[in-house]
Amino acid sequence: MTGSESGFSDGGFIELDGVEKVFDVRKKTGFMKRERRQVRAVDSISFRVERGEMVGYIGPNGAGKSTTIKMLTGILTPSAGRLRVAGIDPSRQRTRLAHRIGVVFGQRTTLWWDLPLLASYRLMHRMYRIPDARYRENLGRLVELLDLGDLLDVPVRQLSLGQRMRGDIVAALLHDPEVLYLDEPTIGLDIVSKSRVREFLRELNAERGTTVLLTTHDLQDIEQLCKRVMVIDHGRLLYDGSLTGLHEAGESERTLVVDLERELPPIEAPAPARVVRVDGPRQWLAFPAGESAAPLVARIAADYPLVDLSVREPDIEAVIAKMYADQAERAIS
Ligand SMILES: Nc1ncnc2c1ncn2[C@@H]1O[C@H](COP(=O)(O)OP(=O)(O)OP(=O)(O)O)[C@@H](O)[C@H]1O
Repeated sequence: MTGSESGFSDGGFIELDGVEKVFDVRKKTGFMKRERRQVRAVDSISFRVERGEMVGYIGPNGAGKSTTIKMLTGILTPSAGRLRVAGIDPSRQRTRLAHRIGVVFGQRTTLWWDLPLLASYRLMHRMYRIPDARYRENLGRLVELLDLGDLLDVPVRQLSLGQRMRGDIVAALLHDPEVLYLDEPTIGLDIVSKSRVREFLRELNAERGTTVLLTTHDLQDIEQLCKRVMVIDHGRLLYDGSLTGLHEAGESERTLVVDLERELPPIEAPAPARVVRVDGPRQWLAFPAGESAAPLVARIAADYPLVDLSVREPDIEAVIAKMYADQAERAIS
């Protein structure tokens, strides 16, 4: 094994240099008439992810996230640029890479729909040629951690979305991959299932040092799991840094929803926090997303008759739209 194949190469565990993916799309525009068009799904992207990092990869619909992940797994070949995972060129050595990566697509299952969970895992055992002892050990540990013990004999189609997602995560990790790609792992899950999946991913990363690349529309996934976030839009990398930095760049705001005992005039909050809406005893206060809600909550609790409160996260689309608006403004001025 060479230095670069071990994944400890100088450039990082996952490396992309000027990677592009252009799709040729043919559209029928009339009788015997077809129009050819090119879609630049990924446009000259470069980044590095070190071994053991947990990185969020976010962006609006159609931004190019899935296309990037498909290139990282070797399903798609880049149109240009250089791409390596653990020193391996994914599209040239897809089978070899498959033993070192795990993939979970939130919207699709890799399990066999009509088979009980355990039968799917047995098939994976054979497909990946996992040594028997390692398979048994991993299966036992993962099933316990993800609390799937009572569901192993249930056909996949009878599982709830949250159960199926946990089942898919086990399947992706049976062969001890060093890197895990997760495409929307918490989509459609209830709060309990979401926190269970997040807790598991944190433990996996801390205990096994598994490198994780996560795409999501849920900023709380990023907040709770990733120190680093990359934003992609129209195939280009728009931002690479901390979540706090992203909130600052997008000047995004969170909303504190406050239920008071009775209808009162707008709360006098310390700037820059301010009331943006009042409806009976309920008031909405916007405050910078990069800041903690704790001082604001403490102040309100001390001065007002508080019944309940909750915090709403900004959505990714709004943060990115603001970044674009700022860039456009800078370009004009
Ligand atoms: N096989 C394909 N052929 C043609 N165009 C494609 C193909 N796959 C993706 N695209 C286009 O490439 C662009 C990026 O798509 P991609 O699926 O990577 O986005 P995404 O960020 O994953 O979006 P979403 O969050 O909706 O899954 C889109 O314009 C999409 O229509």
